[in-house]
Amino acid sequence: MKHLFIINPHAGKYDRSHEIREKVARVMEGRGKDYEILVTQYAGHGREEVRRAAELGEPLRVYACGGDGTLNECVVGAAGAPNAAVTHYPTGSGNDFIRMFGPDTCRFHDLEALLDAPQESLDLIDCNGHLALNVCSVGFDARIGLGAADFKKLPLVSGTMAYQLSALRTILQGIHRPYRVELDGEVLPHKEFTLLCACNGRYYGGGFNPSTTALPDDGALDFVIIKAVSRLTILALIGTYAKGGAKEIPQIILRRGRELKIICREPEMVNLDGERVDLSELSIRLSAKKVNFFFPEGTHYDPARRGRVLEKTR
Ligand SMILES: Nc1ncnc2c1ncn2[C@@H]1O[C@H](COP(=O)(O)OP(=O)(O)OP(=O)(O)O)[C@@H](O)[C@H]1O
Repeated sequence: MKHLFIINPHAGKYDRSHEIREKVARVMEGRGKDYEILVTQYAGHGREEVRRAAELGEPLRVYACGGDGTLNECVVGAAGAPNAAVTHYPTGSGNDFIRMFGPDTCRFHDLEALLDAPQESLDLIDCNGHLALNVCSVGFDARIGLGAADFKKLPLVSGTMAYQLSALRTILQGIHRPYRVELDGEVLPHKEFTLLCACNGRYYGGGFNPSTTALPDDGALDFVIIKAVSRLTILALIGTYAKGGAKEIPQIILRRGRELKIICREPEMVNLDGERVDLSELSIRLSAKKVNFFFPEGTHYDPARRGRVLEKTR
C-alpha cells in the first residue's frame, strides 16, 4: 500500500507545508510505511498526480492536506479507481465536507487516526462533466463566495473584506435571477430563483448547513432551492438557513432526487466544492463514478452509524 500526501501550500491562512512534511515523515517512518509527499506547484497539480498514481493500479491511499479545493482535486484524481481511496487532513479555511462527521471532525487532525482507517464508497456530483464531492450550487451564494476572488486581488483588501465587498456587489446587482429549472423531469413553475444547491454533503461556505439529511452514499442528491425572495427576506432568513433550518423556511423547496437541469440567460458562476466554473446550461446529477473515502475508526458521516467498527483496509 502506497500513501500519497498532497500538500497545498496555498490552503488556509499561511503555508504549513514544512510543518506537515515533518509530521508525516515522523509518523510514517516510525511505522515503516511506503509514502510520498507532494507539495503542489499549481492549481490542478494535485489532481494530475493523484490520477497518475491511481492509474498504476496498486493500492493507494491519498491524504488531501489543504482545504475543500485540495480535497476536490484528490477526489477527482481518484474518482472511479477501485484501488485508490482519499481522506482529508484539514489545513484549509473552510474544511466543510468533513464537518458532517459532527463532534468527531477534530479526529481528522490526528494523522495516526487516519492510518489503516476504514473506508466507504461515496457518490459524486457531476455538473456538465465537472465532479464535486460535497456541494454544487448556483445563484446568490455562489456569486458571493466565488466573486470574492475579484476583490482579493485588490491592494489593502483582506479576506473578510473581499467577502463583504462581494456580498455588497451581489446584493446591489439583485439577488434573484431568471432560470428555467427542471427537477427529475418536472419543470418548476417559478420563473426566478435566488439559489439552487445540490448536496451530497451537508455543509459548505465555511459552515453553512443547507441540508440536514444529505448522505454521500445514499445514491441520491438533496436539492435545496430558494425561490425568488427580496433582499430584506434573505437578510431575515439567512441565519436560519445557515444553521440547518431550511425546512422551516416556506420559500425553500427541499427535494431528494437525481438530476437538476438549469438554463440561465447568461453564464453564471457555478460552485463545485468551492471551485468555480462558468456555465449557462447546467445538468447536475449523480456521477457514474464513485470515490473511496477513508476516515478515523469509530467516526462516521452518518450519525446513525457512528461508533460502529467497519472493515479496515491495510
Ligand atoms: N500550488 C498551488 N498554487 C496555487 N493554487 C493551488 C496550488 N495547489 C492547489 N491550489 C488551489 O488552491 C485553491 C484553494 O485551496 P483549498 O480550497 O484547499 O484551500 P482553502 O481555500 O484555504 O480551503 P477551503 O476551500 O476549505 O475554504 C484550490 O482551488 C486549489 O486547487
